[in-house]
Amino acid sequence: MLEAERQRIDQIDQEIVALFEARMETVLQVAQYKLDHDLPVLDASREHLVIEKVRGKLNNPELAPYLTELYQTMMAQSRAYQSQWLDHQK
Ligand SMILES: O=C(O)C(=O)C[C@]1(C(=O)O)C=C[C@@H](O)C=C1
Repeated sequence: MLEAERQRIDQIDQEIVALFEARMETVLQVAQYKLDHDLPVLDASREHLVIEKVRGKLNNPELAPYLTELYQTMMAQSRAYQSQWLDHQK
């Protein structure tokens, strides 16, 4: 029983990692645009919109606070990755 659930979690994690990599690759394309147009990495209004959108996609509203925290963390990591990449373009 536990073994089966953990196997399922491992499969889900594999999908999450692939999607995380795809998201972070796309974020670098955003960073390139920001570099070209002299825009700051942080766009607080966009972050609020992203969180609103993903919360709206939930089937289980109990998960909303957990999803919000996950996205706040993920976008903070996205900003850190963009900033590090931008530092290397100088
Ligand atoms: O959409 C952007 O402008 C991004 O840089 C992407 C992203 C995100 O990871 O979703 C990251 C930083 C911004 O503050 C807003 C959103």
